[in-house]
Amino acid sequence: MHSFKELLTTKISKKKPLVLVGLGNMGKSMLRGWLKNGVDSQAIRIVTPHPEMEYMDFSGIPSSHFMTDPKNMDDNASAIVLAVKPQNMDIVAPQYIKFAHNKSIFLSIAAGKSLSYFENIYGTDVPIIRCMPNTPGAIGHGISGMIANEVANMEHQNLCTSLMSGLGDVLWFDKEKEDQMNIVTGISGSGPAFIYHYLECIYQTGLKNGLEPDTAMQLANKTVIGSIMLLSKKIEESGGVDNANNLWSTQLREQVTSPNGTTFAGLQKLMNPDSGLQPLMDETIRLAIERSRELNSAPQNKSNE
Ligand SMILES: NC(=O)C1=CN([C@@H]2O[C@H](COP(=O)(O)OP(=O)(O)OC[C@H]3O[C@@H](n4cnc5c(N)ncnc54)[C@H](O)[C@@H]3O)[C@@H](O)[C@H]2O)C=CC1
Ligand SMILES: O=C(O)[C@@H]1CCC=N1
Repeated sequence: MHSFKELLTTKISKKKPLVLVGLGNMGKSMLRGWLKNGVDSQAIRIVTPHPEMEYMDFSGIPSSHFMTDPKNMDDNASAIVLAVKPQNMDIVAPQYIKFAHNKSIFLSIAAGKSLSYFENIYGTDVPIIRCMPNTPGAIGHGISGMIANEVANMEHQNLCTSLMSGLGDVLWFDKEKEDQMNIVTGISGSGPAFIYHYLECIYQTGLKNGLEPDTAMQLANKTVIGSIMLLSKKIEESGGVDNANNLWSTQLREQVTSPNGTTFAGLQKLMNPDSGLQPLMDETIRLAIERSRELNSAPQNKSNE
């Protein structure tokens, strides 16, 4: 039985390379995670519209392994990782059909695009994994939701766990409950943006109340970062677990809240069940989930790329 990291060196080789399609924010994070976890830089192929600009950033990978399309690539890959925008998928995914004949694993990180979307392109007898990572994966603190189609066996799933573990934690979801991947997208995929917007808001409140921009920025940044680091330390001290019935975040909030003090005054608004943050987050995340569902069938290149 190989460890997850060992799989990256036993299953991926010059003869069975790993193909990355799309070298944007997420593609780059995954690539860095693979290299850090020991994937042979000679066993990676990258498809990107601008190879000449990008191979310089990854000096261990030969420039000839960067290409603009898969036409000249052998069809013997271990896995094809699709990291382009969902709106580009109708054009990009069919270009990789030749790898389906060799039963390479297809791993997609595109928001919304379902397992059956890819099965319609590659066939139902090809191992396909749908994954939703997030941007903290760039520093190994991400979390990825994953789901496999019927023919993706434990060996395929373990290799995909290894591929995504460079970005942080991996959570597998039941094949029967694929819609949960849309919920994952709304909560942890889009979630970092919602947290950063909270920071932007408290920064703006500081400005509106007359603080200098630099001061408002320091207060906002340090408050968010410090609070999360404190939470992280508490969870770490508890052996890496949080208690769903008595969350550390609840305990830490309560520690800040003196009886009838300033925090208590503010929380009257923030925790109002009808007009506070909970209904606002319910609605915010509902809209993200709905968009994820829509992206499954959205025509390519529509709208706001
Ligand atoms: N940004 C995020 O927070 C997350 C994004 N995702 C998903 O990851 C995927 C990529 O997102 P980002 O990295 O943020 O986008 P991005 O725009 O940074 O990267 C997409 C890359 O695809 C490249 N590309 C376009 N056409 C191509 C083609 N024919 N062949 C190869 N490459 C091509 C573009 O040059 C670009 O670098 C999307 O499907 C998105 O839904 C998933 C989780 C989180
Ligand atoms: O906004 C998006 O569509 C992507 C998916 C999750 C995070 N970013």
